Amino acid sequence: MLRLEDLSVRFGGLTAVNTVSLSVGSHEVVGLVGPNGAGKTTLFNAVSGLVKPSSGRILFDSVDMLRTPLHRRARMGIGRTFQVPQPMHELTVRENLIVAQRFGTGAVDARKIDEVLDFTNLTDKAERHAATELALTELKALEVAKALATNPKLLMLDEVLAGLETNGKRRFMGMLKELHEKFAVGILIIEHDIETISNLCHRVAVLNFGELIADGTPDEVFRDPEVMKSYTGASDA
Ligand SMILES: Nc1ncnc2c1ncn2[C@@H]1O[C@H](COP(=O)(O)OP(=O)(O)OP(=O)(O)O)[C@@H](O)[C@H]1O
Repeated sequence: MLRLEDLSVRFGGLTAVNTVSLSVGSHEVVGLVGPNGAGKTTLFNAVSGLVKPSSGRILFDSVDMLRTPLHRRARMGIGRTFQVPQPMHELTVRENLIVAQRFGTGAVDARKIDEVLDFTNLTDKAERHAATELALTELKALEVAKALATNPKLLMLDEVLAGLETNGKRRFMGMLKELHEKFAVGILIIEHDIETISNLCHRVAVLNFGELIADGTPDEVFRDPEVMKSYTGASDA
């Protein structure tokens, strides 16, 4: 479904993503890990269209994404969340989903929105003001709900579990596993916690200073001494 070929992103003299080749299949959950500043969010931004790669290719369902504008990428099925939840100000939870869905699909499907609210346990909060009346877990659930409302084929999740306490993290992880089955989406998830990745992901890709240094099953990858060395600087590994 998603294929990156020799993808590089440079900011002036800094190569944030360096000739990365990586794929995510439609039925896969793939973890993207690596220390702070390794290039994970930049890679997400390149796929969703927020930054322009300096070289390489991004193919989604065999279509060249570099010739596809941002809103078309969403309509083709690329959904994402942001590291810092970004609810739209002044809008309720339901209105946030309506705006996200209209952007991502070009239409509003009220039944789908109800289904997503229910799935993410936000039905009771649907008419609440999203920016001021939600707890952190609910804000994170809203990020996932906004992406889900756009009928994604691929969901890119940027540290959605960060900051949650152990039980909240477990519940959220359960929701992600269920989501993968129920909505038949592939998932690419940025996460620092090795236990979480091992529990959730079929495969894990490791970035270090913009380079892909490992790609395999969690068992294989987390046994690799080079990977564990790169992790020493990671925030909550
Ligand atoms: N818009 C930008 N302009 C200049 N440099 C940038 C920009 N965005 C990211 N960078 C730099 O690119 C590198 C990769 O950053 P990125 O945010 O992708 O890393 P990350 O792996 O997501 O880190 P974290 O785990 O802290 O979120 C960093 O050195 C960062 O400072």
